Amino acid sequence: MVLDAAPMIYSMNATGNLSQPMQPEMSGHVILSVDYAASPAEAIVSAFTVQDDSEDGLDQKHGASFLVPNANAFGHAFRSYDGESERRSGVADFYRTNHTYQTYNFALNMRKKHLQFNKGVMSIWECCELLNEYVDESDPDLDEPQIEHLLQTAEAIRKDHPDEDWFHLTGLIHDLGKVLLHPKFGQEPQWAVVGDTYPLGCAFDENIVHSEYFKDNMDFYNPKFNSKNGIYEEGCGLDKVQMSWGHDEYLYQVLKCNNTTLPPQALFIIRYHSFYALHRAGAYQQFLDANDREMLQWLLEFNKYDLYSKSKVRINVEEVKPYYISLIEKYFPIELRW
Ligand SMILES: O[C@H]1[C@H](O)[C@@H](O)[C@H](O)[C@@H](O)[C@H]1O
Ligand SMILES: [Fe+2]
Ligand SMILES: [Fe+2]
Repeated sequence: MVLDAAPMIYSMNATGNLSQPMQPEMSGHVILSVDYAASPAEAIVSAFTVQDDSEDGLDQKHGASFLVPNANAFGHAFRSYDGESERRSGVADFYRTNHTYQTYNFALNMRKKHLQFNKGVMSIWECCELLNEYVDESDPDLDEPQIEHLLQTAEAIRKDHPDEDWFHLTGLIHDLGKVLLHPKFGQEPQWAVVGDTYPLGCAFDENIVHSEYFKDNMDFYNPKFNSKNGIYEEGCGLDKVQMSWGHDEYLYQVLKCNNTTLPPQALFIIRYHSFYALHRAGAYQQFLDANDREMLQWLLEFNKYDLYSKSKVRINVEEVKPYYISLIEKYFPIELRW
């Protein structure tokens, strides 16, 4: 692959839209590399034109072995929530319900209900297999069973960070909280499990995907909850902030309760990976403390793989299974309480 570097600067918002439209002559030959170090608020995106001589026609990011596709599995830009398509209108319906019912009190009740860890015991790998039957209705980029997404994320991280085994395992497990969809582990509706997350108890930021639907949320009209900082103080730390309920918080709490030896950055990634308004658009930064800011760098790195590995390219499960089983044994007890 020949890299013909012609960097252009774009800024990207939480929905992944670029500040300038892509030029037609760039289409099919564009890779996005996001320099998050600048500031999460204005992630700088450099677009490079490349000559793609790969056999599968995927554009390639120079210098790294993870291939960044230029379109999602439906041939659209990643995280594009506007516009007509059957998939997008399903996603919009999902967020209408999610934004209407995720209130501060709802999240408190879900914590009480699901953080008792008395639903059953199972291993990490069993949980991966359970997710085989679920397709995430909030996701405009992927309609494959979740186990595919877990392996795609983990393998993409492994290519670029071969020595950080905890990071590979984080990729594999980050969405396991979606097991709340399963009849044995909660059977919650999709709007209470998947999709982007956001703080409750303070104003909803306009960078949240489909923020127009918050007008039907009771908290939107509650003066205690609808000012910029609401019930929180600046610099209070994310741990104090009540997030909308979903798979991130559930899995984070499961892992803590089961004494995983994964490092703190892995737990932070898991807990906030759906908080796109923060890590994509830089909203709610006033709540971060010094530790959150440090951890955020890891989350930004993780997001590249979580988002851009979504594709129709299948991973051979049996081939990679022994490697991941060895990591699971290293960082987890044989069975976990859920
Ligand atoms: O649709 C996706 C999906 O539900 C992911 O698991 C979640 O982490 C993302 O934030 C969301 O946009
Ligand atoms: Fe997720
Ligand atoms: Fe994911």
